[in-house]
Amino acid sequence: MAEPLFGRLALIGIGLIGSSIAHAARQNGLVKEIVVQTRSQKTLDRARELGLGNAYTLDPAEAADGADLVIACVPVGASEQVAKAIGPVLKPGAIVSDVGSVKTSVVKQMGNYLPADVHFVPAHPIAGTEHSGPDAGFAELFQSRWCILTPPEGTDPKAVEKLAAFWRGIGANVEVMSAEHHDLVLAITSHIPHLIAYNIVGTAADMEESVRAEVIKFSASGFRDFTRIAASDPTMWRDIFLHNKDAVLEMLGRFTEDLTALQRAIRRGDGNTLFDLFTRTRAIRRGIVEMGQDTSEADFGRRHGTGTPAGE
Ligand SMILES: NC(=O)C1=CN([C@@H]2O[C@H](COP(=O)(O)OP(=O)(O)OC[C@H]3O[C@@H](n4cnc5c(N)ncnc54)[C@H](O)[C@@H]3O)[C@@H](O)[C@H]2O)C=CC1
Ligand SMILES: O=C(O)C(=O)Cc1ccc(O)cc1
Repeated sequence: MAEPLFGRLALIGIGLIGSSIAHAARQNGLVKEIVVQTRSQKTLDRARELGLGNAYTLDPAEAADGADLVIACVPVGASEQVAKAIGPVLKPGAIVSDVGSVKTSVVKQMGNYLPADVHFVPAHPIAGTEHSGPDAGFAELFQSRWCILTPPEGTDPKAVEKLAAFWRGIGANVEVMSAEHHDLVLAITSHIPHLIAYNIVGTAADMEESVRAEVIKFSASGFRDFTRIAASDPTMWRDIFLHNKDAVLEMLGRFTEDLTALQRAIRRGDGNTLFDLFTRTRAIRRGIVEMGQDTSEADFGRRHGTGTPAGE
């Protein structure tokens, strides 16, 4: 196995993403030791039982003290609190990163509290599930998935490359872009789809009891897919929408206009409009599958120890 890239890795927050990083970093020999921090004693005890780290603490400053790489793996709304706590103890030259699904807000929240002699390289692995907590993590989560780095202007390229090497070491493909661009792209590819899922499941849940029972009984795969997404962590997703407000509202505006056009086409019996759109979107799906970006069946196998989602 190659020399570890980092001495001490501090994971602040040990849910799905933190625990997956712990498993993957250890399995690939990327760090010498891992310090795990979380807020509750119960989660910390569970992390210890799972053997996720070499040391465990409830204090973020104690975890970050002496670390070469610190990764905040907390809901995006907790980023400022984490930076405030760890800022004063960070080792000169340390790399500080995160995994938040929103980047502009995280850069603003953390930037002011980090000393000038550390390297701040925000990151977002585009990989996850609807599950949360330390038991949900697994080493292969990032395999062949994208990890987007959004270093603020002027960040030392060597630090960016070192973090990129870490993510490549746990199986991800790395891309660098600005935080603003990231937030716009993710608003339409991830945040709005989750909002649609939460909304459609909420609409079904608000129907009168007799209909609701039928919805559950006869739920076709489309609705079932939405219920999986709508089971995602409420704290995490509340924070995403509150912290990517502008980009989400911009994309939601476009989405609503397009939905209204479809509504009109249905009312007018305009089959051509519907057929043309469905033909274009089918081509997009085929393009994604050809690029090897659709891993839904492989994901199912990884989570359930089987090869196929048949029968789910
Ligand atoms: N779940 C997913 O599919 C993905 C999540 N992300 C991002 O990763 C981050 C973590 O998400 P998950 O691991 O899924 O969440 P999770 O809910 O599984 O874990 C979050 C962890 O943060 C801790 N925590 C919460 N507030 C804290 C605070 N103020 N100080 C210290 N610890 C705190 C929790 O106790 C828990 O250990 C979020 O920012 C999310 O946007 C990124 C990619 C995928
Ligand atoms: O479970 C799913 O389908 C996801 O979309 C996972 C996910 C959630 C949040 C992210 O920022 C990235 C990936």
